[in-house]
Amino acid sequence: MTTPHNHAKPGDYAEAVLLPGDPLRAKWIAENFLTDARLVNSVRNCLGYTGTWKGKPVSVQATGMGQPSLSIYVHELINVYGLKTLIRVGTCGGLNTKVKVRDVVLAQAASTDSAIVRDRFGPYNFAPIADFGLLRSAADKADARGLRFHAGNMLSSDIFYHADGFAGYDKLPAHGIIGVEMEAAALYTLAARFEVKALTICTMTDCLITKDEIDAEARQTSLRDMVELALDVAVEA
Ligand SMILES: O=P(O)(O)O[C@H]1O[C@H](CO)[C@@H](O)[C@H]1O
Ligand SMILES: O=c1cc[nH]c(=O)[nH]1
Repeated sequence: MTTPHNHAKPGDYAEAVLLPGDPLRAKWIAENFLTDARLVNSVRNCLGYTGTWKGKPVSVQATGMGQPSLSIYVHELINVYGLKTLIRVGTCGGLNTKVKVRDVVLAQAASTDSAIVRDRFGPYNFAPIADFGLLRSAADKADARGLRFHAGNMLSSDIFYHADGFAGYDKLPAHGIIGVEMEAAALYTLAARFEVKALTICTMTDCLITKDEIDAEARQTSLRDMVELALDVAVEA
């Protein structure tokens, strides 16, 4: 049993998986956090690994950038490989000055400009939300670790570069949106559809308001807190 995007065999994945966009982040997580990590997927270099964290099995699978790419990997992880807990570990831009670079953002909900979500629901505006148990666990653990974190409404945008600006963007922070990334809404919508648990945890790397940003070197170390938090949540789910 393989798919066009994944050559892992049945049982190669643990029930819980971390989902970074970046394949090299998947490799970094496997090599620096997991014990006995083995490569289970390398199709298109979208790397996937399984190992253990604190003695419990866990996987990490890259999703690529954007909701179409994530949707392929997540659909297959759920429906072909039987995964039950999916935690995205991403980077996000900041849309609220209270959220500082390096802060952890828990996407309690994910608003979106994407037709991927909108077109499923006809006249309805579906609200993609995180699994409450995962969200509560992440918030409790972030607190216990003394992390600076925020839980709130994320924007999952299909567009990274708004070359000509776009109307309405200013309304998003005014309605409590705290960050922007590109995948959480599709992840939450698929999790709802297939009755599995999902959460998105991001590290804020560049503030769109103040223009503060993490330099390339600090980026990796700043992601460490988020990864350890996500692994703790994943193996207890
Ligand atoms: O760092 P990752 O997980 O890739 O997440 C963010 O970074 C990419 C854009 O640079 C998008 O995938 C966005 O969601
Ligand atoms: O999607 C993203 C990710 C990081 N920073 C952004 O500004 N956007």
